Amino acid sequence: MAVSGIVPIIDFAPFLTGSQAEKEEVAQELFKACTDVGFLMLRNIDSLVPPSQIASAFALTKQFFDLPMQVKEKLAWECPESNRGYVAEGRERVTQESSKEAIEQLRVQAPDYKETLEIGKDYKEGPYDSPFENRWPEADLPDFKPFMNQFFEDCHKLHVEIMRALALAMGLGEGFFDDKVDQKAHNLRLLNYPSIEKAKIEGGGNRAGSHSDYGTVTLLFQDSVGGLEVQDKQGNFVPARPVPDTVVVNVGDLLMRWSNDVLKSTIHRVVLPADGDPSEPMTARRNSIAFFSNPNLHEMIRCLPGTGEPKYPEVETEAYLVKRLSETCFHLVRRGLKGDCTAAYIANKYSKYCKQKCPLNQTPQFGCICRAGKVTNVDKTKCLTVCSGGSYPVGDGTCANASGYLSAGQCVTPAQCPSGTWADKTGKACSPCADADAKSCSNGSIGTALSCNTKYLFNGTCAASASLPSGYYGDDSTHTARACDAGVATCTGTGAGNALSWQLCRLVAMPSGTFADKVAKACLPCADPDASSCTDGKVGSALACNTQYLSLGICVAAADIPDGYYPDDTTRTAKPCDTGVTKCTGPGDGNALACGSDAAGTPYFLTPDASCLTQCDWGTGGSLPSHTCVECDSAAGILNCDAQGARQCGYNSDGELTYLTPTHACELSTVNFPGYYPDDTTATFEPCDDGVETCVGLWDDQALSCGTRKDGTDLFFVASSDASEDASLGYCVVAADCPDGTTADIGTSAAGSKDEMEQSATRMSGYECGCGVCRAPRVAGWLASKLEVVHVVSKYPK
Ligand SMILES: O=C(O)CCC(=O)C(=O)O
Ligand SMILES: [Fe+2]
Repeated sequence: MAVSGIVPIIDFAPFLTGSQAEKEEVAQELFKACTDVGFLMLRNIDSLVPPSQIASAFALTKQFFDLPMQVKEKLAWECPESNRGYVAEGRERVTQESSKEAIEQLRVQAPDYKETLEIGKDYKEGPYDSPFENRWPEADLPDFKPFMNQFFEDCHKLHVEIMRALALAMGLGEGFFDDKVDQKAHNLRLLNYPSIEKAKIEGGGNRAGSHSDYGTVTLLFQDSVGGLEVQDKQGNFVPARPVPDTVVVNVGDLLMRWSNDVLKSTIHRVVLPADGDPSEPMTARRNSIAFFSNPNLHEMIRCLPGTGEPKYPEVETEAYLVKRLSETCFHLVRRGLKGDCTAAYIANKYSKYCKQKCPLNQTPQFGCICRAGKVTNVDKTKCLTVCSGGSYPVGDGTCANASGYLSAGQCVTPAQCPSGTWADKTGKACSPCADADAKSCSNGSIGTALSCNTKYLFNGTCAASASLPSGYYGDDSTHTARACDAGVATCTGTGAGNALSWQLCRLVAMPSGTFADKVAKACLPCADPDASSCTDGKVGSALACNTQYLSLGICVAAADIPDGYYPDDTTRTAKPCDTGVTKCTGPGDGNALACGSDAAGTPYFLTPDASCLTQCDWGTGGSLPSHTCVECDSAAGILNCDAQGARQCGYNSDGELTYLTPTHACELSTVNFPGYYPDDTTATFEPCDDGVETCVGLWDDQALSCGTRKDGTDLFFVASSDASEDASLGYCVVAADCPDGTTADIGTSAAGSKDEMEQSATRMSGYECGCGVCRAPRVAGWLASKLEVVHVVSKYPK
């Protein structure tokens, strides 16, 4: 096998296009070179990276580095985090020193040996991609960017095939690395080693110091000048002279670690070529192009299967690369994925970089944060003492641009100020309207509402519909107060059917205790101080009372309510007592204080349980004029009584039966009531038959004397024919029925008047009566002989 120094040269074509056996053979060669030397040169890669492309890449590389320094410096590399842009290595070293003298000394000792342009993946596919942009000389070399991006892609493809060959050789399966290297976290480096005086670098100066590469594999395209040296196992640097149409491939540290040291990452350097013209005072210019391939940044690098006992703990690609970068570039360190910084560096809240110490105005607290009293600038990259550049503090320690108005920590246009706020130009904020219901307002004062949410806009305030002045109504579609039609006090809208009341008062609402005076067009006070409303200003016109009771248009205290009325607390009115009740504390039974008569004159009587009844309870009787139920005089034999007196008689306190008299008393049977007889069954003096003047009962032969019937017919006494009967007893007949042998003797039938006597005489003249004597009644004598006359003493209650 051909070699360049110790570097084997391998034909890659059989791997790309050959049989499986050929593939495996090439893979083994590749694997062996990587395990032995860590370096190899690949030939026949044309299908992936055509020679014409390589030539163009070199031509553009030269063109780039030939650009004026001002142009290149504008594309300057800024930090390892981005790792993109133009690097003038010597310059960078100088800038790392702090003192002026040290910078000057280094400039003399270590002039620029090389310059590079670092290029990363130029587009973003996912969150894993670097946020940094490539720095392209677009204005000066328009073709440069598209070409290099294509070259980047070509190199990526070649690197994938190399990884496949290694995977195949290691028994991992050809596609093992495919999804572990597909995010193209690679770095394409164009190198220029300018032509310089040899004398300047005599004494050990290198174009690139000895080092190993960090990633998986490096693809190195070198021109014909040479200078690359690879360290052998004894530690000697062996030139790897350029071989036309080949690409140098060397294993990086990460692949060595991944392979558990099976594959070797070999130290190399670039020196002045050994075989140049020694008489030439200047070194030749050299260009090379390195493609540093890396695993995906979040790929965990743990020793590959079949590589023995792990020598290293697993590590994430990004963390590993960051660490390697931080070892060489001390001043800025990319923060790890979790926002951590490597030891001795501090995360900075306001920048993507880790710092050795917190900058001015910042203080370390789980990273650098703004000191108390400082503010963060608009871009959130710096801590400032005051907001600058027309920005203003927004309250949370940050500054916001003054072009907008602050609303909930955001800058908005005045139109975007939220409901209930207004764009305050002075405070540069959407400030709350004074009116809580205002949707918008012109400033923060009361009375500046421009629109309302739920209430109605009236003169710059949002008023509830009940608070709108007389003559206005709340329009729900616009939430504004609108005028009712002329003369309408309250309305639900304009037009017919929407008026609720007519305007009488000019006041907002009719105040309590006033009446609408149509003449004065004013609400004037009621005369009655307790009236809540009244019909006019005169006494007696109250319609309702506040604390007292309305009685006939006057508000009176409960004690002053007239008889026959009671105070009703619900309506604050004096209400009439029930029928027959002249004084009461309320309606219904139990509330009567005094009784009277109803409209028809029927008396009512106050019962002991405060009711007014027309009929008192048994044993009591209504008494006038007191209209009370009083106990009947049971001692006098009165069992029940009423206003007129006794109604039912019984035994008196002497044990004698008494009889109800026509005069409503209870009397003994001996008391004489002409026309009545004492009836034992009813304990009542019952009336004799019609026309019977006196009697002892209603049966035949119980008459004592006769008189005139109600219809005017005279009756004549006929003595009883029954010998066993008392001779004074008999019966009464009309004249025509006088028994034979008797005549109707009118003179005995009635005392009569002169006229009556004449009439009787006239009547008699027509009779030829054969009766005996129709005798004159003998009542007085009969009673006197039979009964003991007693004085009748009224015992009715007064
Ligand atoms: O320029 C070269 O030939 C080698 C450069 C190199 O090894 C590197 O940049 O890592
Ligand atoms: Fe290198």
